[in-house]
Amino acid sequence: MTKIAVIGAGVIGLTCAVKIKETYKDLDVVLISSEFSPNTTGDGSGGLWLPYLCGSTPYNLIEKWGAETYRFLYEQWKTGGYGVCMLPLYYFYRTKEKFHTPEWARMVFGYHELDSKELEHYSKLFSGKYTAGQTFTTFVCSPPTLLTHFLQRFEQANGKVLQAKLTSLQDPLLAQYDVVVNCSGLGARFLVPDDRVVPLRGQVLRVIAPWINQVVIDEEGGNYIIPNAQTVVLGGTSQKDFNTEVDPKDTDFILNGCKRIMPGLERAEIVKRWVGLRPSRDAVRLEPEEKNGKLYIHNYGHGGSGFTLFWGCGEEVLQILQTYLNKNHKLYINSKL
Ligand SMILES: Cc1cc2nc3c(=O)[nH]c(=O)nc-3n(C[C@H](O)[C@H](O)[C@H](O)COP(=O)(O)OP(=O)(O)OC[C@H]3O[C@@H](n4cnc5c(N)ncnc54)[C@H](O)[C@@H]3O)c2cc1C
Ligand SMILES: O=C([O-])C1=[NH+]CCC1
Repeated sequence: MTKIAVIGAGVIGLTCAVKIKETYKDLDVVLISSEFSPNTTGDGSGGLWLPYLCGSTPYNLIEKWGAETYRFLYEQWKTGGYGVCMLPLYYFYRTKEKFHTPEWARMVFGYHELDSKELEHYSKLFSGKYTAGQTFTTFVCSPPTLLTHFLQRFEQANGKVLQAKLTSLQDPLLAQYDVVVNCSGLGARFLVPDDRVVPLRGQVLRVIAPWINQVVIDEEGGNYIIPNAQTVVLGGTSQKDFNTEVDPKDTDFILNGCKRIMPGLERAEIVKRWVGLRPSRDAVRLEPEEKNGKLYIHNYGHGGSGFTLFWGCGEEVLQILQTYLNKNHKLYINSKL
């Protein structure tokens, strides 16, 4: 009987666990993680579909994984699932040279590059000096809602859960598994180990501002405003740092920058200050590795784009597993008997 372990209960690992267990109902699948929602990186994130801080991950992969995730979010939006909202996004640049049309522009709804008249209008409206910009329709989910639902879906499919901190990929706890899906995020730095995984520290505030119904990103200013279902996420920072303490200087930077864009935020009540460490890598690592008679499927290093790539990456992990099981037919057939 093929036995599968998925490491990591963040959005990346939960997606793989759900997809594998729902596809291979008769296989033993266990989700092993040191932390679960609400204590994963995703829980405090903005939950926005936007490729962001994903290093030099090949554009064709961002487009492939991003498109599948965008379609998944669109389907959830149509059925009201996971608190997914559809909303316009405005992305502004102060330096024209820094702007380029992203490869994924052709797969999102309503992509449009702002002309000089529009830029003049929005520069006045958001008190910026924008020389380039783009707008398109995107999705935002409520991360804790999605993470909770995925865990429920996994357990309803008879997936098993184990809270434990693994010391390495050779940890005795993994000895009994034929396949190990490594979705350990920043933990991969120590688990694999892979020193190409580094923390990109992000601080955000959550405020009550129900009148805001569009995403605004000032690329070079470093500030962004991301409405979620109940609160609005104000950001943001990105420092190579393991420090997860809220820094008052960053709070001031975030507040002053976002109030410049939307002065109405002056009166918004701050309900949460949060710091998370993006699992950043020069490129997302999603690949198989056969070693010591096991199949490892590595799926980590999604930087600022875990909620933009998760469903597409999970699909690719499933395809790698399907190829392996077909190749090792007897291994899978036995599990069918
Ligand atoms: C401020 C901020 C805002 C963000 N906003 C967005 C956004 O709007 N859109 C977007 O797409 N992305 C956003 N991101 C990025 C997104 O949050 C991450 O890309 C995503 O959460 C990574 O998911 P993950 O499952 O790989 O990692 P994690 O959520 O960190 O999960 C890793 C899991 O592995 C487990 N683990 C690690 N090591 C071990 C071990 N040794 N043994 C057992 N378990 C282990 C951990 O307990 C954890 O459960 C944001 C990030 C930050 C910090
Ligand atoms: O990582 C992050 O801060 C973000 N990712 C997408 C929008 C903001």
